[in-house]
Amino acid sequence: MPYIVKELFATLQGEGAHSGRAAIFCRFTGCNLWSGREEDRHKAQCTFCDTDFIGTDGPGGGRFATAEALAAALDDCWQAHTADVTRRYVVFTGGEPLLQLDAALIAATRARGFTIAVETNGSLPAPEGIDWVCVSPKPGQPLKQTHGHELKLVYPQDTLTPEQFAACDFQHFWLQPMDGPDRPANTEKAVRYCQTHPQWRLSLQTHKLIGIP
Ligand SMILES: C[S@@+](CC[C@H](N)C(=O)[O-])C[C@H]1O[C@@H](n2cnc3c(N)ncnc32)[C@H](O)[C@@H]1O
Ligand SMILES: Nc1nc2[nH]cc(C(=O)O)c2c(=O)[nH]1
Ligand code: SF4
Ligand SMILES: [Mg+2]
Repeated sequence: MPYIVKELFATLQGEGAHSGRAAIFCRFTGCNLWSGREEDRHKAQCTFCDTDFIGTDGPGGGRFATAEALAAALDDCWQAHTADVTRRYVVFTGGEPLLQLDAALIAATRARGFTIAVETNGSLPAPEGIDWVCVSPKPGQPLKQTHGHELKLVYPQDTLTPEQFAACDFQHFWLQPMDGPDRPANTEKAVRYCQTHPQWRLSLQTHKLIGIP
């Protein structure tokens, strides 16, 4: 099965505990909670997505026939940006990366020296061998991945509250203000919640604030 990738690019991780860290982002095509088409958004399980994950037309995107071919592309992208090959870091995202990320790709990426992170909606169990698991729960699906390194809840949501996840097994608990027309008000609400519930910290999408991908 080929890996289908929307885009593959170098940037800084903009969110969560590794915010500011140099990373290659590998954005897989497709999601199990939305088709990605605007005309379907109102009937999707996840309705607030900020991302275009349709097709393979982004920078570095394409169909990769093997895990080794995709790992090589990640490595080339890393080495095009830095001579420091000791800190290779890849973030698999999407779309929903756990629809495609498998043992073969984890092994091929690790063989090239990458530390491996994933951004997932948590509706599918993560395979073994991922170094950093960020779960961002979405409505309409039971959470299958109830442990990991960080839980990042987009806030506020009608049906999901921080209280529902506060006892899950994560090292970090983040509220990330929902981007969209209400972002300023959502940010104020998130600030207020974090001030009154110090288990939770504020995650800003810093890449958007400074205009990098
Ligand atoms: C586009 S998703 C892809 C990964 C995976 N499907 C997921 O939902 O976690 C990447 C991150 O962006 C967050 N996100 C998506 N739409 C957002 C929005 N409108 N405002 C803030 N964060 C958002 C997600 O919750 C997730 O943490
Ligand atoms: N810079 C940057 N950081 C990110 N962290 C999570 C992202 C995502 O879309 O998964 C993302 C993204 O799209 N860009
Ligand atoms: S689950 Fe993630 S990729 Fe899928 S629609 Fe929601 S935010 Fe977007
Ligand atoms: Mg993003």
